[in-house]
Amino acid sequence: MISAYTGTQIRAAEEPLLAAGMGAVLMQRASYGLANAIVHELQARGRRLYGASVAVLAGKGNNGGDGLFAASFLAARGMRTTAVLTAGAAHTEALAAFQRAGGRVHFLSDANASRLAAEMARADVVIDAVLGTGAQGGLRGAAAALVASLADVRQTSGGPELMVACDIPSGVDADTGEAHAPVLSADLTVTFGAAKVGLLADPGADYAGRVHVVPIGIEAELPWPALRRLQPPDLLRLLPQPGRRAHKYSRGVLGVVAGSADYPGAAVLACRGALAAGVGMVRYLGPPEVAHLVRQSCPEVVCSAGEVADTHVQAWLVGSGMGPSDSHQLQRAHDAVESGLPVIADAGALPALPDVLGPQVVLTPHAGELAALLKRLGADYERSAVEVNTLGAVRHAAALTEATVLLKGATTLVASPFQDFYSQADGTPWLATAGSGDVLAGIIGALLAQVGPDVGRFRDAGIDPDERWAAIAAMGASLHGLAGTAAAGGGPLSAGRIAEYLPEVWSRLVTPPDV
Ligand SMILES: NC(=O)C1=CN([C@@H]2O[C@H](COP(=O)(O)OP(=O)(O)OC[C@H]3O[C@@H](n4cnc5c(N)ncnc54)[C@H](OP(=O)(O)O)[C@@H]3O)[C@@H](O)[C@H]2O)[C@@H](O)CC1
Ligand SMILES: Nc1ncnc2c1ncn2[C@@H]1O[C@H](COP(=O)(O)OP(=O)(O)O)[C@@H](O)[C@H]1O
Ligand SMILES: [K+]
Repeated sequence: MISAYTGTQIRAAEEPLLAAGMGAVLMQRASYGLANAIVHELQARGRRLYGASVAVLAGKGNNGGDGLFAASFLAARGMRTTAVLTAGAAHTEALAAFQRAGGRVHFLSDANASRLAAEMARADVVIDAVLGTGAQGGLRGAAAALVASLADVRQTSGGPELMVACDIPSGVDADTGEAHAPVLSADLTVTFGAAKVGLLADPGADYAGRVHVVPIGIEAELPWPALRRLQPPDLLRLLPQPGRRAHKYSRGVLGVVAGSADYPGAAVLACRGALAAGVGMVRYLGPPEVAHLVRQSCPEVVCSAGEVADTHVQAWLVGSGMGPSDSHQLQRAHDAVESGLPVIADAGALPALPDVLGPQVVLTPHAGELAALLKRLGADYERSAVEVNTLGAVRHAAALTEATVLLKGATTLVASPFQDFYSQADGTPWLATAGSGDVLAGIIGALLAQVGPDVGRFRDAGIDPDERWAAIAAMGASLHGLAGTAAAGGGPLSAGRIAEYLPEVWSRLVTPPDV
């Protein structure tokens, strides 16, 4: 599990160590870790350190101090070092160390911003150390001009080879992931003490590149994380494994209310996702022509034209491929939510359900659907407003609906109504293909049916049982991403193949590596 914290939480965790006079030690650990990560990265790229150049964009706070100390370590390895001081001043000891190690210093002004940007673009490595967790808002004045022009040069002519963010890309909000332009896109973010929330939520994650955490000794002081990310060992622990005496009913039955005359394929893909995710049985309820297609495509599914009240299941999937005129299907979706069982509600069900739900209802909107949902509940959002603050939007929706809300996208965010958050980014952009969300709904539905009732499984894994719905949604997003990545293999992907690859990905997760 990766745990991420807000800037405020990190600063509070540093506080006792600072009070004990360990500030300089923390900074040495951070900057040494940053320098080491750069050394490893260059070595992995087959680059010699000796004679390579590194330029630091250094602000006046401790973030700039980290960057300057790191550059002085790199100078000791033979790298040529330059610093651009963006605020006319710098961390005193770090600047002294940098200059002692032979570094050249430039003072940024409006007049020299574009010339310095061109010079920095010629460096092999640039360290972005203008703003860290102490930032308020984005870059301003000459620093903004330099960064904008460096970002431009990089896009048009390619340099520098390696862009490294110190702690967090300057301009990204550590607490929310909001990005205040201009922001340099890092290849690597080296972050100190623990991951910051803003690195694991879009759009901040777009700028962070790979995230490497350097422990600095504050770990024991860290509180409950603001956001978590499940990793393969967590999936191994949480995924269901049938007991020896299992039978199809004990393994969990999922009821599916999905598909319509216009979008019958959504029902098929949802059922395929559910079957691939190990459910004991899928029961499909819907119009005869859709049921016919489901039977043709997934003979394992038991289809009927019956009602929710007469259908014995452990969880429901509702909404994929349904429209506002599918009144009978929408009534079934309503009944499923009213049953109190866990429900994954997707697509067409989202505008049709009661305003206030419960944590066992998992809503799975994409950004456009989330904006529409928030608008319906009286909050003023457009799709673009969701996209610039994904975490804020998903948090808001979970608070208003009292449901678990999963926001789909490059990074999938899950918010529980109790303000527990997960972020999963196991997928590939090839997953942005029609029907991909229907398969995700099927996978989450299957997990709800199988592990939803198993309170102990979550308690044992350190997850509050009341919060398990969010963890289940995050498990589904992770499996979907891993299966999609495996299915794509670096190339194009059609949605059905996510389900085809899922059993193999699952078995790899639960098979110890030495077998
Ligand atoms: N604490 C520790 O022990 C450790 C901390 N560590 C490191 O410290 C970093 C946090 O350092 P920090 O608190 O000095 O703040 P930082 O992010 O460098 O910048 C704030 C400075 O910039 C200014 N400023 C603010 N907003 C601005 C804007 N929009 N545009 C322009 N300027 C702006 C603001 O000045 P002000 O405007 O308030 O006068 C202030 O001077 C953290 O990310 C990590 O790298 C590690 O070494 C581990 C040990
Ligand atoms: N750029 C991306 N990178 C990784 N995953 C993505 C990306 N874009 C979309 N996805 C994933 O693909 C799925 C798309 O779902 P959705 O938008 O509902 O598609 P559809 O309605 O066509 O089935 C979601 O799981 C989402 O997280
Ligand atoms: K930074």
